Amino acid sequence: GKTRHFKWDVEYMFRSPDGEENLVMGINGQFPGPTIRARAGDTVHVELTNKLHTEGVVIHWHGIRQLGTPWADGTASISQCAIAPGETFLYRFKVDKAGTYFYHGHYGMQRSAGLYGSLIVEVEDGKREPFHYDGEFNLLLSDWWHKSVHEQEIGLSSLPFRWINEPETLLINGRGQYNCSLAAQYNKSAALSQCTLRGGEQWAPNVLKVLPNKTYRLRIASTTALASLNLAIGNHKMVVVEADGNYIQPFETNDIDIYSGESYSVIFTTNQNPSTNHWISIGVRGRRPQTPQALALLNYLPNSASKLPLSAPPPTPQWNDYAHSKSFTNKLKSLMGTPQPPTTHHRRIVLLNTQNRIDGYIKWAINNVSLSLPPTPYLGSIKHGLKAAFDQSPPPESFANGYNIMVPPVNPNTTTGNGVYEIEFNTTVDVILQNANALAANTSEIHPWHLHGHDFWVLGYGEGRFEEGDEKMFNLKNPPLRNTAVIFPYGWTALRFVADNPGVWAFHCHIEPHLHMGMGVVFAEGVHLVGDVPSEALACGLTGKRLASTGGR
Ligand SMILES: O=C1O[C@H]([C@@H](O)CO)C(O)=C1O
Repeated sequence: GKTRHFKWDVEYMFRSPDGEENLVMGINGQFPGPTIRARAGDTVHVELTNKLHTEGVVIHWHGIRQLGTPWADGTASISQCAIAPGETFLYRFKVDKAGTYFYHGHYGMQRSAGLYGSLIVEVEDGKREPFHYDGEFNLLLSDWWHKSVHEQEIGLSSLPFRWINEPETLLINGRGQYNCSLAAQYNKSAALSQCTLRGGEQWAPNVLKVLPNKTYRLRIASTTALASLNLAIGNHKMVVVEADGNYIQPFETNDIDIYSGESYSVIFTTNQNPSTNHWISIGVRGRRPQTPQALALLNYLPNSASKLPLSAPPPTPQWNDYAHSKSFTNKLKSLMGTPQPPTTHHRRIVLLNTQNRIDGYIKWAINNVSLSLPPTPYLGSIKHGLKAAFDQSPPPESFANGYNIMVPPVNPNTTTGNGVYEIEFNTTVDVILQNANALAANTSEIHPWHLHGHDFWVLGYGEGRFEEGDEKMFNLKNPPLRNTAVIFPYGWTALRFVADNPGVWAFHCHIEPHLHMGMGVVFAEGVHLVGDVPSEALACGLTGKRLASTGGR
């Protein structure tokens, strides 16, 4: 493979993602950041300079497993020290598997500030995808708040608690429209007025130019801070072919659900009325929406892009129609030829997800521990045996038998912790993610869980509490291989992975404020097998002191 070189400056910029000017975190003057395109087998070199004046920064390459390069995973406190203002860090890693990926900040809530972009890995030269298409488009989805990320962060850790609330705008490739709708005229009772745009604005919609009777691949990834989304193309069906960089047994659908941290490829054919354009719509699911749909235009050439489609944008399914979401999720099966899971596991970790309180502050906790990351990155502290760097008692393997997941926690008080699940190298681990009632009665939320350093097999979903014997429902034949999987309200999700990648890996809810409130755990495997970690990754905390005393070795 080739080596692809990039030199990036991360900085704040003035930008109008939705028509209102705000501070946005961008790269080389771009928002979203530049798209990386590479081929499977290539090595990506990103020389990242932190041009923020007073904040550290890191970038995580979401979905890239970092086989042999755990120090390049871009997770502050886990794989490296945050890059200090003015300093440069070299991310060097191999992209081994074709697919639709993205990258984003992984320090504090910098992803919410706009630090993200696309990473597309094409198949190796001479190889072909298991489906045909004439052209492709890429849509990176996000949500946007007018309140600064600093204010959001402080609100989450204040008394009284200040929730970030629902986003002002949904963005497609960093573009959305606030306070006006591109499609107001279809809905006479609409509260929003028709947008007036000239086309050159930073918030002008995406226009996908297509020819009639062709087949297109649409790559879709969601880096939302909060919103679960649903995407539909007016009058067109889609065939799902890829999820999180793994091929899916193709199936047809009118709309797709996409949770934060997930990516998909769908194929569609431009076989509809060629004398008109069509809408692509994105709307909120899983939380009572207060954010209008985001729209892009499917522009059938030679129609003008200013010609409005004949019909209104496709509606988003009801936010709480979980049957719809589950039906979509259950259709995802791996394409034949995808690696199958081992038939047995060595260890099962059951993770109860609850919303809790610590001294009145609202937190999320996993088996009653709310994650609070240490100042020394685990990769260095574990490799060098620096036991003072984090809690040495292992976090709980499960939760109390008598816990009733259907009601708010009887004793909501929890504690913070930063212990690690130490996993024996090359063993097979099952994780049962167990959802529960949050602090408010009759409330259980969706949480998309993302694993670093691995793909996992999604063995199954179930309602209520996971019981001994439920493993009989596991799909061991063609479970989808993914890096992100959702837990539905009051339900469980079962995952299996092989701990074959030496390193320290975050596993967490991909909702940015939830991770910030403690909703994650840390896995460590085969750290003794990790080779030299670049000293720039460890120049902080106790590993920084160690470097000073060993002369940098
Ligand atoms: O973490 C969250 O906090 C709020 C709410 O539970 C408390 O205001 C909310 O909707 C979340 O997802």
